[in-house]
Amino acid sequence: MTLALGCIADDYTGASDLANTLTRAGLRTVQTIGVPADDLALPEVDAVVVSLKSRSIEAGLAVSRSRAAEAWLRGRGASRVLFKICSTFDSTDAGNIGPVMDALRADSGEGTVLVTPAFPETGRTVYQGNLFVGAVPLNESPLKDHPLNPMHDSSLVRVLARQSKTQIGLVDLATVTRGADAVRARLAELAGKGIGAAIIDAVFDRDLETIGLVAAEHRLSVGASGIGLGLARALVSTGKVKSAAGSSETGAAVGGPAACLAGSCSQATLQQIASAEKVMPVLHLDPDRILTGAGEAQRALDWAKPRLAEGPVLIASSSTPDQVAALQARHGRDAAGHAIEQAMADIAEGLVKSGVRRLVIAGGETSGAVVDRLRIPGFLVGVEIAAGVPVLRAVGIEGDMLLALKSGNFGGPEFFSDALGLMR
Ligand SMILES: Nc1ncnc2c1ncn2[C@@H]1O[C@H](COP(=O)(O)OP(=O)(O)O)[C@@H](O)[C@H]1O
Ligand SMILES: O=C(O)[C@@H](O)C(=O)COP(=O)(O)O
Repeated sequence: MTLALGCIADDYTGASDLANTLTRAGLRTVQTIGVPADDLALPEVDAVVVSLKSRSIEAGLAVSRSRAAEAWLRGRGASRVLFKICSTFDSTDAGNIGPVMDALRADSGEGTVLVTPAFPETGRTVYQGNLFVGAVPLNESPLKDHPLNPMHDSSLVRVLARQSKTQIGLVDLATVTRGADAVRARLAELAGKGIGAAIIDAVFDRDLETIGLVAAEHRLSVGASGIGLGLARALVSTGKVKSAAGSSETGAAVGGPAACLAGSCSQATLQQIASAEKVMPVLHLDPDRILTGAGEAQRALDWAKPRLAEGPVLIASSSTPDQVAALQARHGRDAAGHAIEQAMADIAEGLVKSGVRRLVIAGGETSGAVVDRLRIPGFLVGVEIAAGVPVLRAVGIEGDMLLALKSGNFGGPEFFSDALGLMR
């Protein structure tokens, strides 16, 4: 297998978002959980997305795990590697985007790395280096209240400069609009000044197509699904990959009980939970009981099991920003996040033991904890439920299982029933 594109994603929902984008753009794509074991049978593909849970861990660890993934991908012939980050640039001043980018840049000998989280389909655009989420700058968006990495600065040039050892430049929209040669010339200018990375503006998919043509000539790029779209379209339009559009996975129905778990506290997920209350039983976990070890996961399983035969259920830890802040003040941010993720993993494990084979999970870190606990080594990409969220079919486990890993911010108000409707 010679990969046309190797991808390293810093969380599992982000990886499925990217795998979805690449698949829809015509690349045969598989998502793996971590660096695949030698005995994992992978289909013949154009792209592999290695999913890491490295967004919120200590920077040194994120670097070493990303480098291991890069080495595996390069070993499978990937001359181009995309480091997939969140379209809302989720990170802290300590990392992990900058440190990982710096390390991969050193490994790949890249001059100036192209960086853009733009993903216009989901309302993420970048102008003059500032990230907009819908109509508002990042720092005014709901991301200002993220439980793990609240975002308070919309200038990505500044944000990345605080994380990286290299200087950060800008390729502005006017340059992108002039076409690929203008971008190449600007990058050469920045490289001449020793600037190691540049935020690139993009507002429309056509901007990402221009960026993709240039990125396809580079060994390393950093960004969200939008740059993945640009890269995939460039690989197809330049004949480096023969388009396999429309060939996403369409396996047999799985059936049986279905369940949803929500650990995201995003506004979108809170709204989706409220909508789900109208169509399925919903259990709101008590986060304090999780933190004090009061058997909350077992209580949730006792609640869910007798209901599964009747139809899907939803179990949520999600709270409003005020409640999240209060819980974190009592227990600490990382301790709260970790304990709730592990409780979600306990619940998922119990549900699967009770026969659940269709599982919808809201939240990136939450999905990471659950998928790790279920020991799923990889996924094939199925139909799209909402922008950035496909149905996934697990590979490398006994029996069939369908999952949807939803980024907290993605999906419409009826996401949970939309997903279950497509996960037969
Ligand atoms: N009620 C709560 N209070 C505090 N933190 C919570 C609560 N519920 C979930 N969390 C934590 O918030 C984080 C949400 O992150 P994540 O699952 O990645 O969602 P998103 O996709 O919205 O970023 C996780 O660490 C989760 O355990
Ligand atoms: O790029 C994106 O926005 C998503 O693919 C993503 O990374 C999601 O992260 P979470 O919101 O933490 O699930």
